[in-house]
Amino acid sequence: MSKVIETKGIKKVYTSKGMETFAVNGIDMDIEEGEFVGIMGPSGSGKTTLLNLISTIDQPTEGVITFKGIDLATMKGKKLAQFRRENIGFLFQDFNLLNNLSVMDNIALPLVLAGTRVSVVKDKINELTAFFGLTDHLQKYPYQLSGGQKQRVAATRALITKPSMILADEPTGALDSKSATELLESLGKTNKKFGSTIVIVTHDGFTASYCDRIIFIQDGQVLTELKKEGSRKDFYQKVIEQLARMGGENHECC
Ligand SMILES: Nc1ncnc2c1ncn2[C@@H]1O[C@H](COP(=O)(O)OP(=O)(O)OP(=O)(O)O)[C@@H](O)[C@H]1O
Repeated sequence: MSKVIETKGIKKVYTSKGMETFAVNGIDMDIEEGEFVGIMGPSGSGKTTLLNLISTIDQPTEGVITFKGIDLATMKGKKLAQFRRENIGFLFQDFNLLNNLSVMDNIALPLVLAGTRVSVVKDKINELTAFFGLTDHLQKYPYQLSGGQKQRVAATRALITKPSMILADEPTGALDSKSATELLESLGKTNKKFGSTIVIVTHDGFTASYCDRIIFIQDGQVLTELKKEGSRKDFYQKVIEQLARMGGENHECC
């Protein structure tokens, strides 16, 4: 496997009213191609900041982040925006769908922005929407969908350009357990079938149990990590035990 992301000594310091907050405080971390990785840790431990640094939304105060060997700090402006469009798919807790566009148009948007031919757009949409169980909803608008369906539309949109990496911040945070399960199973299948690299920030042990590896962070630093070896249920138990050691949150089991 090759590395998609490598961080070396990254720090992110926020300064406000003379006070410094080390949101990320020296993280060395690798993410391999095709991995399904979770980032967990207590509230305020730096999870979202770390995800924003990896996604190039934010820049580290110190340290280096490479994407497939390229130092992200060397990319600026239009080049950075293009890099992000081509390589990263985003998934957010609140879906971020455009309410005045149909499901079809929401999903097509990244391809349209990239100037893809209409016939190619249609083929890609048909393939992925079938995969995410959305074929019957293409003409609907976001307000006509359940939360789970909205998040599957958002996931389809994130994957439509076949990005190198999907980054998701609390993607199941607004979903009931059935919808969360459907989304996680679809993401898991996507990870296996297309080899998509997926990185999820989550508080939730159930969501984390779908990952292959969890990186636990505390006070802006990597505390430990866990790799899935047995079943998902065994992994869930291990994740919950680790969260308990860290004084973290829980979720009713699988
Ligand atoms: N723009 C900012 N300015 C100042 N401080 C910030 C900023 N963004 C985050 N922080 C601080 O950095 C620390 C890490 O925040 P971050 O949002 O990354 O944590 P988190 O682990 O994602 O938390 P949560 O689980 O509650 O979302 C916190 O102490 C937070 O208050």
